[in-house]
Amino acid sequence: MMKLRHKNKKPGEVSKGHKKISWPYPQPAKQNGKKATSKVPSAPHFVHPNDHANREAELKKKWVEEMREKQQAAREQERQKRRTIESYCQDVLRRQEEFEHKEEVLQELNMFPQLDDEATRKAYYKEFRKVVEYSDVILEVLDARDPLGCRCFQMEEAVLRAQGNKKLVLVLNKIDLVPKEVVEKWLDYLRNELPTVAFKASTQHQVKNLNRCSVPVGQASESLLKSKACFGAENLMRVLGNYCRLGEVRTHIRVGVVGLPNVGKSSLINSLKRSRACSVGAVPGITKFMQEVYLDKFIRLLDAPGIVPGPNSEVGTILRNCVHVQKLADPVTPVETILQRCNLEEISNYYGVSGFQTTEHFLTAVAHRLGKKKKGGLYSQEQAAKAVLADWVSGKISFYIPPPATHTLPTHLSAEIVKEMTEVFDIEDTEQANEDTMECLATGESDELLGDTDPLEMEIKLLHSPMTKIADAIENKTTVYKIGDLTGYCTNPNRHQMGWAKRNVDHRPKSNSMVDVCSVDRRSVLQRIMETDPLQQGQALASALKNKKKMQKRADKIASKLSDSMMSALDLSGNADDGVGD
Ligand SMILES: Nc1nc2c(ncn2[C@@H]2O[C@H](COP(=O)(O)OP(=O)(O)OP(=O)(O)O)[C@@H](O)[C@H]2O)c(=O)[nH]1
Repeated sequence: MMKLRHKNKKPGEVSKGHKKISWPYPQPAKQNGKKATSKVPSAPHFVHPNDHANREAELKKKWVEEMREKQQAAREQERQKRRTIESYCQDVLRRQEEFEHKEEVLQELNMFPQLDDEATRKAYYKEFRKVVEYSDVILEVLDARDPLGCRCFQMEEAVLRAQGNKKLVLVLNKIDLVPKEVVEKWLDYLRNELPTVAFKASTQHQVKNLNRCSVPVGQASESLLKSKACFGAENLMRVLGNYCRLGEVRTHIRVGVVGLPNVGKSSLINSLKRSRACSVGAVPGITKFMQEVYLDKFIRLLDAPGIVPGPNSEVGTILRNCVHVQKLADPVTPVETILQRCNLEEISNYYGVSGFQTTEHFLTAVAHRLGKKKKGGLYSQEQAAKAVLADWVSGKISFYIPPPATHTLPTHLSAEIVKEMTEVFDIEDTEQANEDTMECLATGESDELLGDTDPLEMEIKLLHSPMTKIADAIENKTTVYKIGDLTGYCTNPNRHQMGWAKRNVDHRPKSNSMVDVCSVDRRSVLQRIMETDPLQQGQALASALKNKKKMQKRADKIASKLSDSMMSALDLSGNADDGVGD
């Protein structure tokens, strides 16, 4: 029944007991209780349903805004009622304090005009301050290609002035991009001021098991030097370990890693941690916030965003990769400086262009080579300049600055400070360690590598391994080989059966030769582990064991293949027995 009654209701009728809901916005006016009707009823007026909905939505929005304003006014009125003189004074004082603090920060920021974006500058500087505040030791990372250019004296001053007697250590990173003699000269120069450690961060892209080479740096072959493994980590750990052991009881320390953008701060942390704990990239400003990384029980590392001591537009700042290359308004001027500073022949060879007279000619030729065109098909000098700058900052164009002939102590460092830092970090120990690092880079003794190795290093390792010698012996038909007491020769070698990849380097014996095969000597690795910082021994041991297992697995695989080959070669199979029987 109800349904029926409802159905019969005319549109617009309101049932009893129900109030008609009306919008606060104006309804069509009624005339004498009747709805106003159009004066020309005969003319049909079609209103599109969308127009009606839009108008309703507009009116609704207006009403909501009005209501909000009314509410705000009411709240403000209420607040004014409650406000006393006392609270008013407190509010004024608080605001004044806030203002003074902001002024202070801005004044300090002017010392570090880092990025054009004021907010970013402020945020990065705040993070740097935090790192200095929380750290006991600060590692200032310098690019070995231009260490003085990367040094930030204001930053060092800020560290030395900070409360808590903070210690400073310089880390000469990217030593692989500079000749060994230049690195040595820089080490001598910088050691007159602060303890300095030579370093080459791992440039591997993997997440875990970053390679670390414990071989000294100075004797590394060209290929090993260009490998992606890290060098100098043990020296650095030793320096930090010395500081931990200063008192009777070993202390926990926080180590802040600071420096200009892109000098390799995050790469250094990752290399010490041996995993990708921090983001790394060839563009500046990858690190934006302070990040804490637990190295071991005693040492925590703090990664800081890079800060720049100079205006962004300066060519020097641009060439130090402190500014994002792609965002540069004028990339041509820095390229002009590059051409003045670098070996033109080398650059010409690298880009395959020659005979250029001006920077513009050079850039047009490079744009032509790289196919960098702008709208209209013209070659773009800007794009070519950005490509050259990108190569420059990533170290593809070789460049370095030798140290000044004479040394003068910077004003913020005194003889007492130098003496104190030297004693605290046991500088003699550090110097010895640096020499080791230099030797390690030069020797090419990659069998000293601990942990997982990359293909290049594995290649070098395999070249010297006894198993390789056997494989080579088998390949040479007349080679006599000896495994323990067993002596034999191979007449039917099948290298491909054994699954050995062909190597470029030919070091196979050309004549009959005897290859002595003894078990791989692991003594030196253990000895080395014993010599490392006790803090690192656990990690080094675990890494060595893992490596040993891997090598063992590989050796087993090779041995089983080898024994198969030998069985057939020496004819010790069933056929041979038959022969003997006959
Ligand atoms: N050849 C070489 N390249 C390195 C070395 N250390 C770092 N790099 C490279 O330098 C670039 C910058 O490294 P990052 O570790 O991101 O530098 P960062 O100082 O943390 O940079 P920001 O986060 O911008 O402050 C990366 O492309 C690294 O691969 C090194 O020892 N040798």
